[in-house]
Amino acid sequence: MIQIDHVHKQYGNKIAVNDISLTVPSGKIFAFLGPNGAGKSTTIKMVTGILPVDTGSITINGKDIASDTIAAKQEFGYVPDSPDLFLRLNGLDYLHFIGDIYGIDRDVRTERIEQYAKMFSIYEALGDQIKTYSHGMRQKLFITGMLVQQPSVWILDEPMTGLDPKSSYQLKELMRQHAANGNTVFFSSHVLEVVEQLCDEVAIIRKGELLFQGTLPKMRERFQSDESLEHIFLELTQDA
Ligand SMILES: Nc1ncnc2c1ncn2[C@@H]1O[C@H](COP(=O)(O)OP(=O)(O)OP(=O)(O)O)[C@@H](O)[C@H]1O
Repeated sequence: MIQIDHVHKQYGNKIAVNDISLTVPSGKIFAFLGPNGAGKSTTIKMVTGILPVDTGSITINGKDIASDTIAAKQEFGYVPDSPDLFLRLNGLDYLHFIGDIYGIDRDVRTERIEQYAKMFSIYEALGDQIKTYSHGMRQKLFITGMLVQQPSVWILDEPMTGLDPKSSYQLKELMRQHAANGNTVFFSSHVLEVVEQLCDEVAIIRKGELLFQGTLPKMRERFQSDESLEHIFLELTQDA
């Protein structure tokens, strides 16, 4: 479970996230939606401890990301929207690096690397430097890293962007299984069809303000609409 409590963040005078509170429960796939510049990545970066909050607090499975950082970081895996990191490592070294950091037994990790790198069709490329990978391959490598780690909480920033249809399907299946096993899946997306098919709950953010959190049926009830998520989303997020 992720608990975001009255979190506020400014870049200079610009308010990126304005006093938002959000609960991402276990056992659910939870989508974080909003137009460009709404504050999704800033929120995710605060949840993952990359950016400090100005005020408020965030816990992951009860562990505070600011005061109990290492314990909180053990609880989640993160796939960033621009996985342009560790470019000089080759894919295999990166996966072993993840295995080392999270203390994954060597035999277990070798098995997981083989299983998931093959599933995402990057196994043959693991000997190449990450800088030679396409955006989609980098994303698949980071997803594989998360699957080597096998944390209970998954945090994915725009995970479907850049994935081919087969990989996107595989990832969605894994997200479903992970949530069905009682774990937490929190992802941001612009692809509303995916959200509509996949998620149990959504939160919608616009200009740093949280507009809604709840299930899709609850959203339809609240906004008294039988329209698609896309229609409600566009209505909600259009400039006043
Ligand atoms: N490093 C930064 N310095 C100054 N302003 C920033 C910085 N990062 C983000 N912002 C601003 O904060 C606001 C929220 O940005 P953020 O990247 O969190 O939005 P987002 O919802 O993830 O957008 P997108 O869907 O386009 O990725 C935007 O107005 C953005 O211009």
